[in-house]
Amino acid sequence: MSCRTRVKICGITRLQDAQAAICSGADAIGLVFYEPSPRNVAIDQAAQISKALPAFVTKTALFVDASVEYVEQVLAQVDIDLLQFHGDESAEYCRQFNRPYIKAVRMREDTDLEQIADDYNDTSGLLLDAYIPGIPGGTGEQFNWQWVPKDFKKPIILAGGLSAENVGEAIETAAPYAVDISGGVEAQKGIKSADKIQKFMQVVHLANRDMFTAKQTS
Ligand SMILES: O=C(O)c1ccccc1N[C@@H]1O[C@H](COP(=O)(O)O)[C@@H](O)[C@H]1O
Repeated sequence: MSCRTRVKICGITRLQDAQAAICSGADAIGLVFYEPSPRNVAIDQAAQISKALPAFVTKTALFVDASVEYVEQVLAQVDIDLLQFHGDESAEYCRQFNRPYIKAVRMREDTDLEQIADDYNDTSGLLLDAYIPGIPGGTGEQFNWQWVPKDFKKPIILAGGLSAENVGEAIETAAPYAVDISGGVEAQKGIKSADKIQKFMQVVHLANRDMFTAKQTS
């Protein structure tokens, strides 16, 4: 069954950026709890943003090889629906929080997604991002979308260097369950552009409409 492509806008640091994402139709927002990132958000700021958001928006917390204590501290203080692990976290680590989680995979040509899906068999999805040595994610780089398997056993969230200019082609090529974007909708690092978000969402909506039209006429 093919679904409408969901959208997560990641790297939210301000309430108005979350609201711009939601008003444009985003399904999820991402809060980055990773200090080296320019999108890192303080726990109290994240708590305020999260508390102010309406129903039916998935509030995602992103971590990179964080200590268990830090993840627990965030979960105790911020209203979070989904965890996103973007480092070398093991399946045992990811599942210990008893929350739905997605696992990021930095894609190379020989990445064995079947094995990864089996290892993280309780994940709510695999987020595929570009592999750039030494950088865990949010690089603005894309990988070869031809490497994304079709009708995979786990929902695929496509990420890495997406923008309004390329997301239509990304959806057509990879048919992911969802797309995840950060840098491509920023005015500057850590600050989103409402205009870029709206343009990005418009292209996703058009791609979905074209996909459904094509299915109806085939
Ligand atoms: O956004 C970050 O700074 C970040 C830092 C460390 C790990 C992941 C990060 N972001 C995630 O990276 C991908 C792709 O981002 P972009 O669109 O290429 O800028 C996305 O999933 C973000 O959630």
